[in-house]
Amino acid sequence: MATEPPFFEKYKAIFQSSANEKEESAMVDVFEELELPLVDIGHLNLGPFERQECIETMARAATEWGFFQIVNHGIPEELLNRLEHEQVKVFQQPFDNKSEENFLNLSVQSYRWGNPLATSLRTLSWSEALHISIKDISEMDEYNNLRSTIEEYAEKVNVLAQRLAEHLAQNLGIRASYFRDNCSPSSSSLRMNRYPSCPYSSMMFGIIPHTDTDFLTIVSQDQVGGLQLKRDGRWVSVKPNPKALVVNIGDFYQALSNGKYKSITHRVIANQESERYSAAYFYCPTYETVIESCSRPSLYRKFSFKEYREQIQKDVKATGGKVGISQFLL
Ligand SMILES: O=C(O)CCC(=O)C(=O)O
Ligand SMILES: [Fe+2]
Repeated sequence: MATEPPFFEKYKAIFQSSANEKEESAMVDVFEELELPLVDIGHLNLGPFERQECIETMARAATEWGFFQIVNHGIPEELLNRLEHEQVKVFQQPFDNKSEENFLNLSVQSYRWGNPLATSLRTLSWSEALHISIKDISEMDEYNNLRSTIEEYAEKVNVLAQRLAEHLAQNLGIRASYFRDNCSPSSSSLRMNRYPSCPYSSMMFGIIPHTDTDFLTIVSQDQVGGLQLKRDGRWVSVKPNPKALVVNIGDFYQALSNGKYKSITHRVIANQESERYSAAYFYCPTYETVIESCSRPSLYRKFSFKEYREQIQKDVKATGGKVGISQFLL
């Protein structure tokens, strides 16, 4: 039984119409490979001087890059390997199983692939994903050891995300309990991504360019590479570091920090030879949480997570993509 999503069958019209369009083949343009700022967050546990320096390094990276990598993050390598191992196994299931409505007893549309609204190669993602709300994990079927591993990981990565969010808030005048008050482990989600190798890699994205909607995202990735971020108008590849997790600022932290921290557009490019796996943890507030800039004059108007989500859904329907935080500028 086929395990791969039927990209060609479903998007036949797009592939046919783009076959003659030279413009499309230049889609994945030139990029350079740069090392992201690398932060040893083990320093948070040293003396006050090292701790302060570490916090400032992260705040600078969040301001200048919107992205950084962390080492000595406290999540055991063994757990990250186990998570990837379970992830590989679940995606090896037949496509028909994965696309069943109640796959693993998760909510509808937890398994996603391609982009149902794609109208061109530019808007099509050559990937499949399991998008799991943390609140649904307890009801999830155990498949090999997937559920229990996700449970273990979600608990640890949530503590890490909260710590990072709090440290980044330190110089912004945001009260210390802000994230504890507005985020709960069940308001966040985990997205397990698989990027199959792609015969048309130069024409395809693994994930189309986007910003993340949350406060911050923590990404664990394998060694294949392909994640790129936009920096000063140019695409930069994130060189995988086996010891590091990637952290990026999402739209909510950009609004909360009144534009100081940047929610940066990123994408994944497809790879002709290798498949790639990543797991992204989206640190989110509860639906009712109202996000308001931390300083005056506010660049953004107040909005709730619920309102933001509804706006994304409208934008995706109307334009095929997310418009993002710029719509909330005053
Ligand atoms: O696969 C990656 O490295 C990044 C994934 C990502 O950007 C996302 O899931 O939002
Ligand atoms: Fe993302």
